[in-house]
Amino acid sequence: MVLFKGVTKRYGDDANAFVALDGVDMAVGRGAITGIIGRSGAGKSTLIRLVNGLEKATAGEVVVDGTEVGGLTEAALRGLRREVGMIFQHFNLLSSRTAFDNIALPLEIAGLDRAAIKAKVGPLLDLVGLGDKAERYPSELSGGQKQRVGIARALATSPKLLLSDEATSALDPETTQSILALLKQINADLGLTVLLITHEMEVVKTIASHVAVIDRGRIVEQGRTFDIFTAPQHETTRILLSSTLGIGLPEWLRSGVKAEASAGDRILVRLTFFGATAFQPLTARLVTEIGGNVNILAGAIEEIAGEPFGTLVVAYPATPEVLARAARFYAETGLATEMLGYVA
Ligand SMILES: Nc1ncnc2c1ncn2[C@@H]1O[C@H](COP(=O)(O)OP(=O)(O)OP(=O)(O)O)[C@@H](O)[C@H]1O
Repeated sequence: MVLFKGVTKRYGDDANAFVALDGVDMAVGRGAITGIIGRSGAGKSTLIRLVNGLEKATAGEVVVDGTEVGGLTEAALRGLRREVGMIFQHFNLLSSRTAFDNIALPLEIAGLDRAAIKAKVGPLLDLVGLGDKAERYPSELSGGQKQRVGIARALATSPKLLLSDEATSALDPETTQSILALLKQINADLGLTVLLITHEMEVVKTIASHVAVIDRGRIVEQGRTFDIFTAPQHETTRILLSSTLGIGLPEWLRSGVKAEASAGDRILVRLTFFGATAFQPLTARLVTEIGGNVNILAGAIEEIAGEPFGTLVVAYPATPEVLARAARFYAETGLATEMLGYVA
């Protein structure tokens, strides 16, 4: 649906140019929900704004549904923007217009008459759960309701692609979940492709089937969300994910981890459960097969892009006998393990 081919974006003139994007190659699949994550200033907004022509690439191509955006005239860009809806962190509603009239705005600009607009806006209000709020002004709506108006407005011209720029970042966790559920429903029911940027890993974990990680203007990792979140390869991805998944160790534990064992120390191991191992009762077997001296020190079971994923951090005596029993158990069960160090 969207292709970035060798996209570079420089801001400023040649002498003091700032490279915001540096040779980005990326594909956004049709019908998928794709998340772009990265630190502040990594280039997320720049990347998304290239898709609807709010920014122009300095080099390379951005192709949306077969059309290269950089080569479009202003008139053609207006046409493209009917095909590409956008929602924003601060909703960007017009305060002087009711919910109905905010949603109607793109249709007025497209030249539809009042009857056609009414026929379109009513069902959109129902779709986003605001059938009874048509005549309310933005100041009379909650943050979540404002974003629902924003979503309905973005859908008014029946776009094929929805861009989301930190759409839930100003919302509380519960409202965030309801907006994400709505986006998921729209994606499934309307077959709408969604490209979202966020600094909230939870958002990607909850709704994005695919994810790209951007670091200083370069895509350092991209693929299925489950694969990237369960086995991050790049340091930036690990840092971004460390507070979201059971990947990071709790501070009380981290401060006591040693690289070398002293006499009597226990080995610290992280076990990861997913795929076939996610559904097997392996914890009880772990204790019986390794021996009674296994301590469970940290752990979490999560859902990533709809699939279960669990981590368990355990410690047991680092004696040759116990280590051999553990190695046999891991080989038999196919459990993914990572040696983290030693603890007293
Ligand atoms: N119009 C501009 N002129 C000059 N530099 C810019 C401009 N827009 C963005 N930049 C710079 O480009 C870099 C990438 O900015 P961008 O807004 O794309 O990052 P971001 O990942 O979306 O950040 P954040 O999460 O903080 O919004 C930043 O260092 C920013 O200062």
